[in-house]
Amino acid sequence: MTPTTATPRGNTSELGRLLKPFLPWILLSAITGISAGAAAVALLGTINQVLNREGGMAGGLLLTFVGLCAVALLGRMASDVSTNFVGQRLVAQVRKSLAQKILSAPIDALERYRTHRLMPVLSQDVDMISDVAFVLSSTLIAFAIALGCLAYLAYLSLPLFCLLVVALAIGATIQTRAQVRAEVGFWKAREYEEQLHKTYRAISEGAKEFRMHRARRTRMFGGQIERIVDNIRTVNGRAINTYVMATAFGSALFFLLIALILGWAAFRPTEPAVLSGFVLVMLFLKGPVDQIAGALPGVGRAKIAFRRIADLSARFATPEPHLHLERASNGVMLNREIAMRGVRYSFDAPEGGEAFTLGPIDLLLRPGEMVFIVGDNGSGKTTLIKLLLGLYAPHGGEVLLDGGVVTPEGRDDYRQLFTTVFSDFYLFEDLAAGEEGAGTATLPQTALPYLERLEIAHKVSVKDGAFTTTDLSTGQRKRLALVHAYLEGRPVLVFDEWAADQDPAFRHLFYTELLPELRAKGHLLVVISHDDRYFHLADRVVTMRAGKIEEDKACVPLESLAA
Ligand SMILES: Nc1ncnc2c1ncn2[C@@H]1O[C@H](COP(=O)(O)OP(=O)(O)OP(=O)(O)O)[C@@H](O)[C@H]1O
Repeated sequence: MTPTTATPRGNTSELGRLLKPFLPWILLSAITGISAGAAAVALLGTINQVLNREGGMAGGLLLTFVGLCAVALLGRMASDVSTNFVGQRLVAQVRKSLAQKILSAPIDALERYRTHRLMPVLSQDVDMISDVAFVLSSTLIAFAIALGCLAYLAYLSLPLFCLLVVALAIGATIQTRAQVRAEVGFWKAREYEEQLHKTYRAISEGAKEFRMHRARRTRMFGGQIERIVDNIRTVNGRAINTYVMATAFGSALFFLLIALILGWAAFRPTEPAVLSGFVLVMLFLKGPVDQIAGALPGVGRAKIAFRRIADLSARFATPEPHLHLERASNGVMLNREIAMRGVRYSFDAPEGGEAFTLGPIDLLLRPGEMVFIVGDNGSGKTTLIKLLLGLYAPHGGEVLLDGGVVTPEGRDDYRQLFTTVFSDFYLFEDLAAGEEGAGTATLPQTALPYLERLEIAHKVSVKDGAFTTTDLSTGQRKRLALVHAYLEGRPVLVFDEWAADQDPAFRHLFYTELLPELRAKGHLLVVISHDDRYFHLADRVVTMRAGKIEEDKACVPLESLAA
């Protein structure tokens, strides 16, 4: 399992940072919660007073009782509302902050983290915090009531209170040990849940393959899913049992203590008001104490969830500089050339394997050129493209735009020069014509000719700025991705094996008509291709081998050869 980078101190400072904007609300919640707790304890005192005097509750005592009831009720309401306010906003802030961090994290950091680890944090862990935030207020009030009860008991009788403190210290020690043990279990279970998520992804994304392969299906269910689920059940079950046993012991301790107090009264004369007050408060105290004990498993799991969230935040703590979510492009233009000079990049070595290193790469690309990047599988074509696009920051060398180095600060603006269709592309349903969604009203008319040209107008149209469907064949989905590229109209178009899923007729159209048309409009085209039948159509063919450019050859047009 990958080690995590979050430390307890890191967690605390992260929590502090998150809670800082809500301090006034937290304070309000604490003050009103404590007031509600104090009022509840005073109510108990009043009841005890009434029980031990003649004439029941009347006059001033009745007014006090009503007043205390009002404080307890209003205090509780105010505390609940403000805790809920903080809880919901905190969760919303965590959600937004994580989404923002993921959107602005360097691509290689995201690729290393892996989706199956990301999703449980974004959904399960954040939900866990949300659940605990909901019960936090009542737990805090229970805590305030418990403290108030203790203070009242100390006021009633110091020796009996000392007896109670000893019992509470034993109970608290047992509960703390249970908490530590249970948290180890929850942490383990959380790790298993990550594995479970990975298998869930496999059975949803590999649904077809699993149906075609019985043995693999059996192995996946019996060997992995069942084992992981059972592990989670066992580990979580054990952790919760630890709590249950500690809580049961705590309950027993309570009644033992009441028996001890009553026994004490048999040996040492004790005032009836003290005795009844102690028993009354002790019985009442059991409620808040049970409530606190009941909230502990949730708190334990929320702590683990928080550690996971803090870990994710720490991993993506260094966003790409100047990656502005809200800002439009700075209007960067490509006038003369894009160059790569001595560019190098290395991946981390896979377990038991060798790290792949690309470069040093020297490459010059100009507007109006059609350049094919070719080479064996794994030779580094996609990695080269990611460096060209500014998705990876070079580990050595530099990328230059019109002679100026593309700096980390300018990289996001530089990227806005490109439209890409990767082999593992993501197809957006909504369309953005030109820059930053300009003129969505005219999209249907603008998109229609392209949809017709790409022979998918009979399947898809544009409504309210979005494609009417993306439930299409793989080749058709790639054609839709090309419509995006046309509509964006950016100066550089990069295609990673775009034609691989197209039928021969359309593939021919792509290489012989669509690409030359785009080139004629002045676009720079960078095309990763394995279609050697069409290599001669490129202006240049750059051949990659083992992470280096083996050959960068200008092609002579067939017409000129014929001439
Ligand atoms: N995220 C990654 N982490 C570690 N290694 C990687 C990563 N991505 C790619 N590699 C390694 O880099 C090498 C080059 O991969 P790349 O995708 O650039 O090859 P390619 O030439 O585009 O291959 P293909 O023709 O199969 O698409 C491969 O050996 C691959 O294992």
